[in-house]
Amino acid sequence: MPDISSLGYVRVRASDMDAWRKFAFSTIGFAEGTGPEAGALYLRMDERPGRIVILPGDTDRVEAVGWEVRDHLALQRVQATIEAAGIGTKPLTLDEAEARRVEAGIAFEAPGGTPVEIFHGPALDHSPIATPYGNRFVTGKLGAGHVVVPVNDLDGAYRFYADTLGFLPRGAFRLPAPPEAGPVRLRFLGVNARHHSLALIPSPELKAPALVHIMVECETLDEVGRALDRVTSAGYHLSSTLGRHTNDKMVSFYVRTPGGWDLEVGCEGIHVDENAYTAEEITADSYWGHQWDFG
Ligand SMILES: Cc1ccc(O)c(O)c1CC[C@@H]1C(=O)CC[C@]2(C)C(=O)CC[C@@H]12
Ligand SMILES: [Fe+2]
Repeated sequence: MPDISSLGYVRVRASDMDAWRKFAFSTIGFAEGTGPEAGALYLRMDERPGRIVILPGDTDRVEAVGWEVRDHLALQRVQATIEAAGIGTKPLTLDEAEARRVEAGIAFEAPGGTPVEIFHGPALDHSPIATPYGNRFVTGKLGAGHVVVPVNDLDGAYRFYADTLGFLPRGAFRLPAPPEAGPVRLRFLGVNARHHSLALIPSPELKAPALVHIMVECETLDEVGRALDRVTSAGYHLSSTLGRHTNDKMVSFYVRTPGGWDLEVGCEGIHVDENAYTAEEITADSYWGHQWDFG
């Protein structure tokens, strides 16, 4: 397995904090975590103070996708590898590390344009995880969930994550494209037993730093169904109806967040056994459902 062990956190800037508060806590059902940044919202899923952190700002954009490594030695190895690939990194200052509640980390811009951080030593919040609707999120060794980011140069971004950072290819999906464009692939990558922690979607128009979606996994289908009921009755835009994906076998729906990107809420994702896995190309995104409405 790669030095990167899981998706640790995602930090996003948001222009409408009130909308986010209502969406995150009253509709989806994250627990409210605590943290040192004034005006920020900490979306808590487990013993981490905030797996998703929403920071007040002028625009909606992703500020950092935070990947976790085991310890300081792993961080040093990863930093050296990134620098050797010709990409400059800078260490998080003590203040920055404290704000993230981690011991240490580095920040850099990944090929494709996503702001990335790599860190070790997250501090824990041991108070009960009181999610308002009883959601229990699947995290632990599998990490916070997955992120899908747009990249202008899919091959460059894919080579960086796979060859430099050691992400494991976990298959692809060919997007509809005119034949003269050649095959256009959405690529999935993993760092642990979660089928994918990252997906790269070629998109010339969606400019980084942007997010396509973040997926969070609940323990049961009933939690996903009840979240879907709340999303529907609160009138949020459903970017996709409920369906089951063909690669990670997850049952999920997608809802448009106040940030303009989607939150995928799922359950029943498979655990990949690396000893018996080869990267395959799926030819349909879902077995059933997932009617998309990009509106
Ligand atoms: C295919 C797939 C499997 C598992 C996932 O967690 C997952 O997000 C997806 C991608 C779903 C979907 C797609 O296949 C077509 C292109 C879509 C609509 C996007 O532009 C974002 C999500 C993508
Ligand atoms: Fe997804």
